[in-house]
Amino acid sequence: MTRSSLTTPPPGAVPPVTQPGTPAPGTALDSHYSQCFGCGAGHPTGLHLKAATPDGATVEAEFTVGEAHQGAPRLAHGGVLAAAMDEVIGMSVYLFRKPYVTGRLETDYLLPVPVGTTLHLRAWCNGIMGRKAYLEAEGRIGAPDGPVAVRAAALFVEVNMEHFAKHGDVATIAAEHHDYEVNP
Ligand SMILES: CCCCCCCC/C=C\CCCCCCCC(=O)SCCNC(=O)CCNC(=O)[C@H](O)C(C)(C)COP(=O)(O)OP(=O)(O)OC[C@H]1O[C@@H](n2cnc3c(N)ncnc32)[C@H](O)[C@@H]1OP(=O)(O)O
Repeated sequence: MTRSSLTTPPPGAVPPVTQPGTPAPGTALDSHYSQCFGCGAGHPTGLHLKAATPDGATVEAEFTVGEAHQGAPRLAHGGVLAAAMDEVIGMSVYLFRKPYVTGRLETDYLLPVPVGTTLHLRAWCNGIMGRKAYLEAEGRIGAPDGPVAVRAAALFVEVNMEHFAKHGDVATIAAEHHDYEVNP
């Protein structure tokens, strides 16, 4: 992965700490919001990522490129692939049971991805420094050990729930999210 210093853990970064409530190894991960473009079952043209954590620390997910995801004819749009990486990385950092948002996302595109391809995604954390989490992901064509089509590195920043309440729709968060206290 070609990545900048901004997404590379600095000296002193520490491994993530497993929190109470972290899903057990082998657990399928629910969508965090039904209308999420990445994982929401209710989104008409979204990515509909299906995800699980094999070990409580990383996330594996599948995304099948559909008609709605094209850039060039019959090929996935690069921005859509970046969204898939953002989503699987977001799911992986949420394993630590704190709210984070994407601060920076870097993407390498190694192979074209035709419509109908199932991308096997994997995301993991390389280190935490204060509010900053340094994460990485890859997308492989056709199988978990298939050729790598996309790689990503990201900096996610820890926020508090006021971030979502102030800038988003707090009623919907409260209705769909029972594992966070919206107004602590
Ligand atoms: C719905 C409710 C859910 C609740 C629970 C969550 C469940 C989730 C479950 C499953 C998730 C599934 C996946 C979700 C989808 C994927 C995630 C997304 O797409 S998120 C949307 C896109 N991202 C944004 O909209 C952020 C917009 N930006 C901001 O809000 C701010 O800029 C923010 C929070 C990132 C930082 O602002 P500041 O004021 O809080 O903090 P400052 O001081 O600016 O930054 C803190 C540190 O981070 C560095 N930093 C910030 N942005 C950086 C950047 N772009 N590049 C490099 N460093 C950056 C700064 O230099 C600073 O570092 P120094 O402490 O000084 O060392």
